[in-house]
Amino acid sequence: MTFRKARVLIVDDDSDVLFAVKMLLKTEVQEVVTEKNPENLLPLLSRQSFDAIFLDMNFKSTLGTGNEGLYWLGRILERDQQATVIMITAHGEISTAVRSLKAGATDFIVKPWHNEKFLETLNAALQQKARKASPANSQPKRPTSFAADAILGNSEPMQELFHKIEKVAPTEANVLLLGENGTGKELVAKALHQRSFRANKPFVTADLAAMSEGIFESELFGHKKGSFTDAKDDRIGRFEAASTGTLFLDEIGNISLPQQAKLLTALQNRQIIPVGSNTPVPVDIRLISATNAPLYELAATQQFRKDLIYRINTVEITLPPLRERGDDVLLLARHFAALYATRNHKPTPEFELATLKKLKQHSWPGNIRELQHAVERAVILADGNVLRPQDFTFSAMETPQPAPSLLAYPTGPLQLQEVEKNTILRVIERHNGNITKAAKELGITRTALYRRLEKHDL
Ligand SMILES: Nc1ncnc2c1ncn2[C@@H]1O[C@H](COP(=O)(O)OP(=O)(O)OP(=O)(O)O)[C@@H](O)[C@H]1O
Repeated sequence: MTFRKARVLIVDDDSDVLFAVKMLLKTEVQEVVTEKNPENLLPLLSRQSFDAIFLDMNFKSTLGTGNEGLYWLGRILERDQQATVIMITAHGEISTAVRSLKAGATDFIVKPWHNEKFLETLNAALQQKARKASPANSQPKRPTSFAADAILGNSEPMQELFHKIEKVAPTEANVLLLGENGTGKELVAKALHQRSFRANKPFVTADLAAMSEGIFESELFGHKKGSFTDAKDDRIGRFEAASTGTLFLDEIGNISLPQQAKLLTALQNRQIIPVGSNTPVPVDIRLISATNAPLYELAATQQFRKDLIYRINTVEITLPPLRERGDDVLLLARHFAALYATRNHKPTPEFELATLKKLKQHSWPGNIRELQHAVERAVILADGNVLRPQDFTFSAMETPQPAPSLLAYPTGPLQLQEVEKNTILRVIERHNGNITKAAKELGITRTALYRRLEKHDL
């Protein structure tokens, strides 16, 4: 991309800025488009493509929280992860601007600027874009984030994961994601889709653990009106909804053998038959499945069909648990601290050294989801602007210790809340932290279990 041929978009609610940039670039680049209202940004991008986008950090027209720029940056990168976005920022906003770099912006420029500096920034961004477009010329890099900041990680296992995603995403291979609860399987599934040739087509998730035997077929394959009592209308299932795009089957290790047989038939034939219909419907899906269940052990004991495994695991990706990701714990903790501080209208907190040590020493059986909740809780409850070790309390579930026996309880005052809490702890422990299995045994959905974990501060 040469400078002269560049098409540049400037989004800022300050007309003076727009006018000045237009005057400056008019004779330098092929096209300059200015836009005052960020709400028009996405429609504009769907009509026209730009080599670089200058985006204001803070639009006066909206809430003025300083995060509007970050929000619009996210929306742009959701559409096109390769977009070159340069944030326009004021002096007081530098820390937010730095965050925008982590979130995927290419660079930022501080207002007011010298014209030379502006042109230099644009030139550097265009060159970076050109380098990215020709991988042969690019230097190997070590990203701390991937797929528009959604997947953070700097550790060796994460670098390997990013590498795999890059390789596998733009293929049609069925991918099986393995890993403990909360390691980011769903995020990886989305990243694979976003980087695939199907990126502009639907990404449809089906949480198989949440589907009882009764609704499994109709949820996945759809149904015809009147085919069962509640079938008031024809309804398409997840397979059809995902056709031409990606279908993400979450918790695939949790389905029964009859469900496995139905799934296998649909995948083999590349067509589904809606409940109550005789007519097969062809579907064109790319399949991504995920599970935290030991699929191969289940197959060895005939609880999971081997032929279904072969169908879904053209490529297998195992996500590392957080305890094996070294300093990523701290990277993620800082990320979540900034996120939840912003969300709760608080300044971004610092971490005491002892806190960082405590976070690194913890084993994080619930992985990133557990860290996320722990940091959110700490940010909300902390007294000052520094997170101290005591702001992080790890519950019995997270720090292995003998679970109190339920039978011992009647000797003291019997509190219903405590009984519930201890039952949950015991069941989760029995399943080695596997939330899906624990929820199943408790007879509640995973979401309901997570809600109770929150309620009991676990
Ligand atoms: N590398 C990461 N960087 C930032 N956030 C992450 C990362 N990995 C996971 N998360 C966050 O952690 C939470 C759990 O991730 P996700 O739901 O993808 O995990 P999962 O492996 O699918 O969990 P489960 O097996 O319980 O369904 C989400 O809120 C997600 O955004």
